[in-house]
Amino acid sequence: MAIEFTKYHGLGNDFILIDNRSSSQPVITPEQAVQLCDRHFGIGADGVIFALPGKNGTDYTMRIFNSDGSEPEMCGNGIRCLAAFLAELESESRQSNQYRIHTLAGVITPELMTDGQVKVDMGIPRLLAGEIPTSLCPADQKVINQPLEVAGKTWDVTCVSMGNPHCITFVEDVVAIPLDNIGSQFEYHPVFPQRTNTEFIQVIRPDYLKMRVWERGAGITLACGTGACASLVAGVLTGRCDRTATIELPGGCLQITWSEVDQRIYMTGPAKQVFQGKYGI
Ligand SMILES: N[C@H](CCC[C@H](N)C(=O)O)C(=O)O
Repeated sequence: MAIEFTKYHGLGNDFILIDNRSSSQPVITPEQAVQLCDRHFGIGADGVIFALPGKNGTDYTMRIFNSDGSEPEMCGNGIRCLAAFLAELESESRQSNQYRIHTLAGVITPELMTDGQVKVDMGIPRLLAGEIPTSLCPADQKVINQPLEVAGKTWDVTCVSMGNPHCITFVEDVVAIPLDNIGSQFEYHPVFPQRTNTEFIQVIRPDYLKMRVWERGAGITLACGTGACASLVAGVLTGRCDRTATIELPGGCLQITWSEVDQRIYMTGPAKQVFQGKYGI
């Protein structure tokens, strides 16, 4: 069977997009997604994203498999790529620049801007330990500047969920962090029953953060949209940054705002189509 796909990336966080509008189930399995994501034996990507029919009045549904085959609740860079992909699929028949997308994190609304960027209403961040989820604090408490022992060091961590779990720690110099050998120790730490994404943040200015990330189910990536959103929230909760900031990732910059009006997070960034192809499975 040959799978038609389109390759996109959001600041180097790259995805295989599949037009799955003709069925309510993904056309490939998580195990096949691992094959497609392999950068030597497959197409190569951080994940596979499916454009499925909408549910409960949404335009479409997004499902995503990480490159390890696990299924996360949401993907920020990925939903920007999905919006661009849908616009391409709909081409002339497109009615609107905005899509209401059903995800496991709730309804997420990306909007195609006239400058080619995509602005996404990422919803309201979840802050309670039970919502992350983590056992670092009692379930009804926020997780702010809590000590966490990883790789023989005690880190001050703040946890935020954007539908998927994030553990954020602020450091003097993100470049110096040995992500390769500590990332998975955070990811698989027993206090995170669903594992976690981990973001290391260096505050350059209150409106400018520098970030590196170890993603759950994907490892080091060049950017993480939900991680950038979660990191801005952690910066506000710990008094380190403004409610609007530029987040500089290895792959480029995202603009993030945590609105005081509606408490929702808005993320703006690019989505780039790289190539189309067919893959035999
Ligand atoms: N690996 C993440 C999903 C992708 C998130 C990231 N690529 C983004 O842009 O938000 C997780 O398992 O929660």
